[in-house]
Amino acid sequence: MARRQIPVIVLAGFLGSGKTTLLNHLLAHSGGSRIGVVVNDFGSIEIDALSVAGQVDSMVSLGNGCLCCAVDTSELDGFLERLARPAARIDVIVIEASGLAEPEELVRMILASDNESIVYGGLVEVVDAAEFGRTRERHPELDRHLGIADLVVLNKTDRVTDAEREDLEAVLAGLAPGTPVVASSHGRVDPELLFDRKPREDRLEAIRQLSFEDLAHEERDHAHDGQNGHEGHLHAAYESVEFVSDDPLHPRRFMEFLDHRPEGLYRIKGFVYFGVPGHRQKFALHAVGDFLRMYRSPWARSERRLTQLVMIGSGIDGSALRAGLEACRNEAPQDADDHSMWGVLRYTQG
Ligand SMILES: Nc1nc2c(ncn2[C@@H]2O[C@H](COP(=O)(O)OP(=O)(O)OP(=O)(O)O)[C@@H](O)[C@H]2O)c(=O)[nH]1
Repeated sequence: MARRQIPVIVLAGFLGSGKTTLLNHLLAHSGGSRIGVVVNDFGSIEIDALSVAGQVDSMVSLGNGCLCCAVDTSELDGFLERLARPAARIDVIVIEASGLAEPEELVRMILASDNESIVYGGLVEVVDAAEFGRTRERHPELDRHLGIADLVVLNKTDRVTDAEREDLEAVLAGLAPGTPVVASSHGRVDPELLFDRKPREDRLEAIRQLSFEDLAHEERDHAHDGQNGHEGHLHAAYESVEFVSDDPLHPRRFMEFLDHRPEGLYRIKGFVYFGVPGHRQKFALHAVGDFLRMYRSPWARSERRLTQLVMIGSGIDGSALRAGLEACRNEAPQDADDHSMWGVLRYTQG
């Protein structure tokens, strides 16, 4: 009897649109389906991988790699093979692309895979309702991503009015004609929408036809201009800066740093340790554009108390950012009083 093929779904969307949140929702509401996950962080600190670990049946993390720019498909194939082995008993595989990946390339790689245990299961494009206009202005290529999506999740609808949401839905209907658009907040979509959906054959065919010819073209182009092949990709214009500290951060100095973050610094994620008495928990931090939130949770018993941040932006000065954070180190957190945490707590949930 032929083995059932495992659908592989690509979860894409610009930086901070809510992919990890949606993935965690799927993992928590999978209704018994076993989900294998491939996470592709932009930056070598695996914040996304850490955020989904613990909930997932089987996961591979690509860490600091640009999945969409892999020269051949063998690397991804290796990961898919691991997840698709019968012993893992996985029902569906979700690839969470980094917020700067080119989804078309990923789809192409899955379609080109020799692995007979898997089948391409569609592209889900997550859109940040609150940032959509700004993101699209800076990155017109998002229109193209929407055009090849099988399902569009209009996320963060809690951050827009009903009228704004309706306008966005009309814009999306124009950019992705015939593609279902599901409005959500905090990625709460019905998992059935993803797992049982069949990708649209016509679009699939178009991507499939592109593949070999296009790849050959790309190779020629790269050879011609001597570049590494990332130009034209969304992430070519972005860089990521990482910061790790075993010393606690001074809450007031850190909030000042955040208040003065440069405009090009579009995304910050990670977690912070302040070590101030009464506030020694882990503060997960997310900033997208002007928006900033922290979420407080206990550390796992064996978890090292530290701060790990990834900052992603264009035209940012990495060494200035790092210096700014270095200046936030606080060797005497036990001396900091409750007041010093006020600025942090204003942005904290939980
Ligand atoms: N208000 C609001 N916040 C949301 C919603 N969905 C996600 N967020 C928050 O938005 C931030 C970014 O969410 P993530 O799920 O990490 O986004 P992502 O697309 O995985 O981000 P990258 O990996 O950087 O591309 C987090 O603080 C989330 O809690 C939503 O529907 N409404």
